[in-house]
Amino acid sequence: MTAPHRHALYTVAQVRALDRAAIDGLGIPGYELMRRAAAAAFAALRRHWPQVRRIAVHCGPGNNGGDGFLLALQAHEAGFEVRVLALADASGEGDAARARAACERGGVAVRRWREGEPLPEAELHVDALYGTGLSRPPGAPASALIEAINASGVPILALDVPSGLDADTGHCPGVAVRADLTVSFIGAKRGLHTGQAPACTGRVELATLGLPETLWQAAVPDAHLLQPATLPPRPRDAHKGRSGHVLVIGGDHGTAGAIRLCGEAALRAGAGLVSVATRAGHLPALNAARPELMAHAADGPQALEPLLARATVLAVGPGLGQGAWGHALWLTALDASLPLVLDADGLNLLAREPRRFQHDRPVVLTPHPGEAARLLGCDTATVGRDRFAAARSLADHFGAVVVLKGAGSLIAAPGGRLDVCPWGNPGMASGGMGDLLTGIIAALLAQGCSAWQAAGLGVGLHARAGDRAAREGERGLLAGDLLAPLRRLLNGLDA
Ligand SMILES: NC(=O)C1=CN([C@@H]2O[C@H](COP(=O)(O)OP(=O)(O)OC[C@H]3O[C@@H](n4cnc5c(N)ncnc54)[C@H](OP(=O)(O)O)[C@@H]3O)[C@@H](O)[C@H]2O)[C@@H](O)CC1
Ligand SMILES: Nc1ncnc2c1ncn2[C@@H]1O[C@H](COP(=O)(O)OP(=O)(O)O)[C@@H](O)[C@H]1O
Ligand SMILES: [K+]
Repeated sequence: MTAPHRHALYTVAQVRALDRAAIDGLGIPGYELMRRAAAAAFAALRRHWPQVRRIAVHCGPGNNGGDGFLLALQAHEAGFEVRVLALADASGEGDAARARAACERGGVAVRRWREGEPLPEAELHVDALYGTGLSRPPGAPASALIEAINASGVPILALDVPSGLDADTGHCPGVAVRADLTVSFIGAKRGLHTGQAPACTGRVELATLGLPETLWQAAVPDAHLLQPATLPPRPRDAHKGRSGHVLVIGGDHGTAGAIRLCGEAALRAGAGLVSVATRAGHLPALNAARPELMAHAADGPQALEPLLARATVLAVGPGLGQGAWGHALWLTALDASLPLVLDADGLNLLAREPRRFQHDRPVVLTPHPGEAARLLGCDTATVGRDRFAAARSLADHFGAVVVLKGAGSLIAAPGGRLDVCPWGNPGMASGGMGDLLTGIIAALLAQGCSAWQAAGLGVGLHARAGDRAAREGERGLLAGDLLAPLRRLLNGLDA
């Protein structure tokens, strides 16, 4: 598969429109698409699990089930031992009914599955229950079947979408299949890469079913997958004044670690100079731990003024607190009209005192779902039900680039532009990871990136550094472990 649709992501409505365009515009019958989808998925099965010869295929009531019936037939014809379980009795017309009839005619027995029945012995399960047509949480008996498949202990191949996952949002309204591989058809669904999706999809492959490039050229993607990127090498005559001066503001009593990590990440991400404005009590420890950081006591806004005069970018929020001290620094920093990264309590204060940023001021907000909910005035579950809508709404509301963190972080700009980060891992769900990201994005702003570039490049470098560091194990991964791989990635020393 080649450009232009390689990194494009589509809503379910857009993918369904692409399906229709292939059928109506290109004159390829839906049944033929189904056959190609089944063939692509079966080829992937053989490629990933060359030893497997005995499979169970679980077919739902719609066209996703139709894909399953045709995969079962193709596997049977290739000499596999195939068991097919259907959620419904044969009925009606249409491509799925035709696929089921072809499957049975071809000699594959299709059995209606009823709750409580054991699953057939198989070396692999194929999930063809629901695809893009999921319209509600899977109820009985599908929910029990999904749980049995998940508990089987053998590999699971999902056709198009792991059943139970909303391919539009990455949210699971109920139980969902946890696949090892998802082979998705025609268009890459945006919801396969964020939120709960990474827990369900396993590896994701896209099969474009031999359709011509012109099909995608007519569709404007809803979003894009982030691509690996670095900064160009520094010019040979560089001096530190050319790489910007980040001022990190935060670290109330008891939270010195947050500013240290943020400041150190800004240094490792290439900022020319990094200052820290914090509580006086933190200075000795900061100076001892990282003398390259210029640590200053900031008892209040007056102490901040001379630092603001020298800084080119602000990183506000790590360990800031929401008390009088933090609030006073926050107000002064926001009024300084310098490029800004706002995180943690910087965001919680913004939720208390909302303001819209000037459109020409580069501002990046980096909320996790809890902070995003506070900013939107809703609960965290609402954010999780549609991360795309939450990120876009925040970007439009505040006039800033927004990074909605969590598995499959989203980067949204005012106006709707959106990228999805495909890297990162659960080892990164540990204290301090967000502080690191704030420092990285601030350093990239300081080196001349726009807010959009800094957010996307920063999220990508942070997540890829997390993946490098997690090679030593996800559990026990520390934020500080990302600094060495971050430096290598930033300099293009690791592909
Ligand atoms: N020709 C094409 O365009 C191509 C399509 N392709 C394939 O088709 C798939 C889309 O097919 P689809 O539209 O039939 O939807 P699908 O996902 O099978 O589900 C719909 C059925 O499930 C039911 N249902 C939904 N949720 C439910 C729940 N929670 N619990 C219980 N029932 C539930 C729903 O019932 P209803 O909501 O109508 O009551 C309906 O009966 C797509 O993902 C791809 O795999 C490929 O072959 C390539 C070419
Ligand atoms: N399961 C996960 N998969 C990918 N990235 C994750 C996962 N969990 C956390 N992260 C990333 O780790 C960082 C955590 O940031 P945050 O929630 O602010 O933590 P903290 O406040 O402890 O610094 C975010 O960049 C987030 O995207
Ligand atoms: K499926």
